[in-house]
Amino acid sequence: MSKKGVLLVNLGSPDSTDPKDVKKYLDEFLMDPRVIDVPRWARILLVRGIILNTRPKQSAKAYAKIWWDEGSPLIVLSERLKEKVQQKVQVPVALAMRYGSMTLKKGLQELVDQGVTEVKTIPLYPQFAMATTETIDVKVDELVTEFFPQLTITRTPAFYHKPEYIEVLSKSIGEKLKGLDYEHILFSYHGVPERHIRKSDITNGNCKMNGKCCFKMGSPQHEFCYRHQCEITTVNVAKNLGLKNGTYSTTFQSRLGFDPWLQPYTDRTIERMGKAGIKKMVIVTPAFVSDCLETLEEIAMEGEEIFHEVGGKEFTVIPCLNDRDDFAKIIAGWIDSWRIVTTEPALA
Ligand SMILES: C=CC1=C(C)c2cc3[nH]c(cc4nc(cc5[nH]c(cc1n2)c(C)c5CCC(=O)O)C(CCC(=O)O)=C4C)c(C)c3C=C
Ligand SMILES: [Fe+2]
Ligand SMILES: [Fe+2]
Repeated sequence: MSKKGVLLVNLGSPDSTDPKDVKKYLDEFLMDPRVIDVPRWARILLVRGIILNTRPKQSAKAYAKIWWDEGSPLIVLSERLKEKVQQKVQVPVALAMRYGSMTLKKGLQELVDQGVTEVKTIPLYPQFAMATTETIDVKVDELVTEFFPQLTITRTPAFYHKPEYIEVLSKSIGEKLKGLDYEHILFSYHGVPERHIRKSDITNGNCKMNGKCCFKMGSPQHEFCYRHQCEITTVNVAKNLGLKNGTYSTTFQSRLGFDPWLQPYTDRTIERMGKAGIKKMVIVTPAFVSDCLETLEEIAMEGEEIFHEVGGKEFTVIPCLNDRDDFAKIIAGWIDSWRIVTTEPALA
């Protein structure tokens, strides 16, 4: 008899804000060839020879500013979401992180210990990226081959275009906008190097990153184009909320290193808009399902500081979907559809 279970997966955080823990976490994260996608010898040189000499101390300070009594916001919020989803479905749900102590192996083992033989993995990323969805899928495959050959895995693709997701995201933004006087809404997504977009391009090199390809609507070639999926998330939410052209835009944050990353950059856009006279800005971060270092520190603290330095007055940050009931409900809906479609015998 087969038994189904679900593994929710998020990025992960260090065990604590101690620079030693941050270093260990960053080492695993940045040594992933789908995150820093250069030959292994170059990655070792770059990550262990350069980045890890200074970054852990800086990042530890940043983590200390946002850390909660219960631990990392990203982990705590993912756990709360998991609990809510579990309450709504009849199959076991486990939570794992791609990096850090809450490993994918432990998550799969937790399900196996409950007799599960068929696992649906749900990466908690609305948009596909090599550094997020793909690295989870690949790691799960490796673990199944090595440790869990009895398991059948069903992957969940990025859900940026699903109407129910757009509805919930729009609602979460709309609630904050109600009665708020603002001039511009920035949709800020985690950036990736442009090279990642070219590598995931399945159009035989058609994507020239020249602005023409990734913005086209409705083409299956964009199944793996992070840039397209971010732009379309913004367009769909703007449509849903009836935002007027010119009152919103898409930007990319958190760049690391010297290669060109997706543009426009969030920090420079905040600065430019503040200098151009925008006084009231709203910012939303739809690449993140859970609030984390990148939203609570980089946007809510650093972003606000940049805005105020150039004359901006009101900087409103919209929380991620986190453990909202309506978000847990749509995840539960995806789980139910999978459970029913693949369990119920077909009608004769
Ligand atoms: C080359 C480096 C990186 C790529 C590519 C990248 C892609 C990427 N990351 C997220 C989501 C998150 N990233 C977070 C932190 C973080 N990201 C990088 C680097 C890359 N990310 C670093 C070095 C860090 C650690 C913090 C720091 O030193 O700046 C987080 C927050 C984790 C937390 O504990 O709160 C998230 C979430 C996405 C969605 C993405 C590609 C689309
Ligand atoms: Fe990141
Ligand atoms: Fe493209």
